[in-house]
This record gives sequence, C-alpha cells and structure tokens, in this order.
Amino acid sequence: MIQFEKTASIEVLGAENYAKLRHTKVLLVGAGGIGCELLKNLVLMGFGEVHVVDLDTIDLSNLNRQFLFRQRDIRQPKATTAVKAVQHISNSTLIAYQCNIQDTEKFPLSWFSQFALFFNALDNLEARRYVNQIAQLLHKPLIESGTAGFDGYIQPIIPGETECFDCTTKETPKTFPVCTIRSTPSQPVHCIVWAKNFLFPQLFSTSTTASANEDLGTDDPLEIERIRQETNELRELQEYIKSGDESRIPTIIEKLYTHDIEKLLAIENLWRTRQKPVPLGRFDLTDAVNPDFNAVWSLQEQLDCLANATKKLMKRQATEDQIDFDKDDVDSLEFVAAAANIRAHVFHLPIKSIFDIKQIAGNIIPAIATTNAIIAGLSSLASLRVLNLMKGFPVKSPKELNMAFTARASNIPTHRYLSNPVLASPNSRCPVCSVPRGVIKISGKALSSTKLQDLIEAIRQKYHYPGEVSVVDKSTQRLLADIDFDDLLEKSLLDLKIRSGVLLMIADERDDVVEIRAGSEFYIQEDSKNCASHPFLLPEMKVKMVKSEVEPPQESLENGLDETTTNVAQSSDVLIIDEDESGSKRKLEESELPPNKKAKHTEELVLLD
Ligand SMILES: Nc1ncnc2c1ncn2[C@@H]1O[C@H](COP(=O)(O)OP(=O)(O)OP(=O)(O)O)[C@@H](O)[C@H]1O
Ligand SMILES: [Zn+2]
Repeated sequence: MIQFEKTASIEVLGAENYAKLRHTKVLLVGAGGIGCELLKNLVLMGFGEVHVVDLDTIDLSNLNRQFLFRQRDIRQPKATTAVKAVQHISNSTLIAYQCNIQDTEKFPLSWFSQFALFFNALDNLEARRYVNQIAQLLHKPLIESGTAGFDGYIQPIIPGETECFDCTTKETPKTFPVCTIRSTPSQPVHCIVWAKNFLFPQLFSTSTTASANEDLGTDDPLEIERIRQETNELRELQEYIKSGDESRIPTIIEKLYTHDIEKLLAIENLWRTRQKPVPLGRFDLTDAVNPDFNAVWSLQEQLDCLANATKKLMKRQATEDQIDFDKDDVDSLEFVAAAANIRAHVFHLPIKSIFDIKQIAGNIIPAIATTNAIIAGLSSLASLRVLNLMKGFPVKSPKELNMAFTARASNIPTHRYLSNPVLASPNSRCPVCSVPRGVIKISGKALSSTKLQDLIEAIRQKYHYPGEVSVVDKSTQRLLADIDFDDLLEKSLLDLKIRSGVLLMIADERDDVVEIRAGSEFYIQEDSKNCASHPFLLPEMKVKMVKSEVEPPQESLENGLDETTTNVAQSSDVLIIDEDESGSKRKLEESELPPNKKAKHTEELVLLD
C-alpha cells in the first residue's frame, strides 16, 4: 500500500517535487474529525515529518467519524492514538503531543519556526486565531479548515499576500440576557442555559464568581436584588452538596422550584405581560430511572433523574475538586437535562428528551464523516499548491490559490455544492494582519535587568515613534504605560511578567496631529543564544505613518466629511470614519478596530499597581 501511494505521489508531483515533499515538515493542530482524515492523507502523500497536537482524549461520541480511533482507545490521548493508528501505512516521521497549542512554554515561537506549513483542524475560534497570529508573525502559510454538518471550508492563508483568518468577522456564540435566563425564560433553551451555565457551576464548581458589576440585563431594582440574593442562597446549597448528605436533596429541589419561583412571583412587574410560572409544590422521589434518553419523560421521571444524578455527583465531589459540565459525562448531562426540564415545566414550556438537550447544551451540529473527509482531502491537496509541488501546475502568485467552501457556508446562492474562489487580498483594516508585527528576542538575563522604560525607548527610536506611546500586554489586556500612566516604567520586564509568549501592542498616543505612527505588535521571545552581545534584538520592520483617527475638526471638513459624521468622531474616538471602495463613509464595529485603538478604549483594561 505504501509503495502504491508513493508511486501515485511521484506520478502527480514528479520525482523532484516528491523528494522535496519527503523533506517537508508540517504541523497539524487538532486530531478530531478533520484532523484524523488529514493525518491519514498527509502520511499517504508522503510528507517527511508531521507533528500532531491535540489537547484532548478520545470520547465514545468521537468513534462514529474519527476512524483512527477504536472502542479500546476511549480516554486515550487523541494525538498519540491517531499517530499510532497510521504508523503501519506511514513512511513519515510522526510526532504527537497531548497539549494545548496555546501553551507558550511547551510551544515557544521558535518551535513553530521549524515547520514549512501549518494545518488547522480545530473546533474553536480562540485556537484558530492563535495559530493564525503565529503564522502571521513567522510568515508561514496556514491552511485553515472547518465543518458544520454538510457545510465546510478550507482557506489557505499566505501572510502578507492573502486574507488572514481574522480579515473577516466571525460569528460568535449566541448569548441571552441574564434576566431572561434567571427570571423569565420563554423558550426551552433558556432553561437549558440556566441549568448548564448557572445552576450546575454554582453547585459543583468551586471557582464560580458572580461579579458585582455583572450586567443583568434589567433595571428593575427588585429583580436585581432577587437575582443577587438567589446567587448567595445557592452558595448554601453548594455546602449541602459538599456535605454529601443525600437527605438534603429534596430541600435543594424545593428551594429551586418552589421557594425561588414564589419569590419571582412576588415581583409583580415581571408578570404583567407574561404567563406566571407555577411553583412545583409537593413531590415524592423514587429510585426508578428511565433509561430511554430519546423519550420525553414525565415530571416524576425528571424529578427522579435529577435526584439520582445529584446523588452521583455528590459522591464524586468527595474525590473530584470540581466537576465541569461535559455533554459526554452522563451524570452532568442527566443533571442539566432534568433540572432544565423541571424548570420548563414550571414555566409552561415544552419538555425535551435528554438526547435533544445533549444536542443543545453541547452546541452540537451533527458532524458528518463525509464532509470531514471532503474538507480534509481539499486541505491536503491545497497544501501541494501552497508549497508549489504540483507537477505542471506552478503557482506563480499566491493569488492563484483557491479556497473552497460549500454554498451554504458562504451564504452565496449557487447551485454547486462547492465553490473555489481565488484568495482575496488582506483586509487593510484587519486587526491582525494589517498591524506590523515582529519578534523581540531577549536574553533570560535581560528580562530581569531591562526596565520597561528601556524597552519602550528602544522601540520608540527604532520605529520612530514620538514621545507619547501606549503599551498594552495583549495577552492579558494589561495597560503597562501611556501618556497618563508612568508608574511601571522603572519596573523590570520580569517583574511585569513580560516573558516569552507575551504580545505587546504599541500605539502612538498623539491626538493633535493629522498623521500618527501606525500601531505595532511585538511578540517576546526569550533567546539567550542570539542575544549574547545585546540584551535584546528588535525586529527589522517598517512602521508607516497613517491618518490619525481623531482628526482636528477643520481637517475633517476639508477632507469632505459631513458635519454629522465629524461630530460623532469628535465625541467618541471609538468610532472611526472610514471610506469604503465606493467612497461612502462607514462606521467600524469595535471588533474591526485596529488592536491599538481597541485596547486603548476597552473597559476591560486592567491597571497594574
Ligand atoms: N487549543 C487546542 N490545542 C490543541 N487541540 C485543540 C485545541 N482546541 C481544540 N483542539 C482539538 O481540535 C479537535 C477538533 O476536532 P472536532 O471538531 O472533531 O471536535 P471533537 O472534540 O473531536 O468532537 P466533538 O466536539 O463533536 O465531540 C479536537 O480533537 C480538540 O481536542
Ligand atoms: Zn487579516
């Protein structure tokens, strides 16, 4: 089989390109649905070395589509198991890591530099964004991919040449106002979110924090008071759970579904236009548990299930510090499903089967093995074009490369299942790739001897920043220095926890000029070898002058902005007036702002003392 694949690869690539492929080292992030398929393709194609990173272990629910895994592999690490499973068809060097790709100690920037190409086969925005940033920093190509049901996409990303992952805004998970979840649910999903995101962590997690400034989505003082009181009372219930005393379970149920509902009913404002909930009232519990997760259970069955799941979780608390909701953890699923259904009953909402609740609570869109296989196939084929290894199809410019997406994934009506447009140019307003970025190499010794002031001074001189700049640690959103804040300038980088993996954002602070120096970003990398003669090395890169976002009013009028937009720009500099291709003005969303502006104006900034 290996010999056959080798012959096929040589046929497609030519002997010379095949030899190059045999010396190519690539990184595969994620060994789930797409990752398993992709790994199989990469070894069959003959890549010289493939490093596979996945932080997770195998669940029963993965086996229907992650064909490198078997029943006996459940609870084993995905990356190592996937590598073992393809060993017999592989001539490649395969290295597996059970680790989070965002772990900067395990995977410093220098580790990423060894690869010619990165493949993302991930399931979350955060990790995708992280690898995208690393690719931009190191100028390495990345092939991004994803699927949801029958839909899927691949996007080759060539830094500096084509759109990056963050050039377009991405949909974020749906959120609900706190008051709907806590006081006035009107759909079954509101009860599921209550059980999963509020009740479960309050009872079984030790680290829940209810912020005093949490936006509850209501101005009604009585309702705010009740929500806060309820949170405090739930801490008492957490004590019952910790005590392991099963005789307390009826008290817990009574509090949640009778007493709390009675308190809600006392806030008459809430029920002027809504149907009033009906407190649970008297109930009995039995040990009978319905095993059919596809059935819609009776109220009695829900109560028995809740009590039974609580008992099991109480026992587990004795040995597990904290239990997090996981759709594949049956105890936590039963608890959340029954708790949500009893709340739905009280609020006259439809009851759902445990199976349905698992889909909703686990944010599951059924994964389809064939879609994963198609997308992984396209991703592996695209890699040959990105690396320019296809015999007879030389890629003269990255703009000749294609992405691929299903019609539904793009929202473009077409009668074809797949579309393959060529890659777009980078978005000049992208918060990631429009910002000049580079790596500051610094010796371990210099981290403790260099003051923040020294580093800022060196950056200012090299990239021609004026006197006033702001510096933000983007990894934690900490403001380290700006025009009104110089308390930390004398501290060492070490004291400020500025070490390998930290991303610093620099912004020109002047607001009285038409042109300012563009914002820039610097990744800190400890590197004692290259910094033997200097404490640190700043990257060679150009930071251009750009139009100031806060223009003096006169200038704006001269540039043809109408009065209304100019006023908006003056009153709040979070808004930027910009021209799109048609010449019309538009307001940028916060998520589109360049990171320097975003950080300056965000309320999440933490001042260090
Ligand atoms: N930060 C990360 N570092 C390493 N691996 C990651 C990271 N984030 C996600 N992953 C891995 O990416 C893979 C994505 O695969 P997939 O979308 O098939 O999800 P899954 O967890 O296997 O399936 P499901 O979510 O349906 O149970 C998972 O195996 C997950 O563990
Ligand atoms: Zn971009």
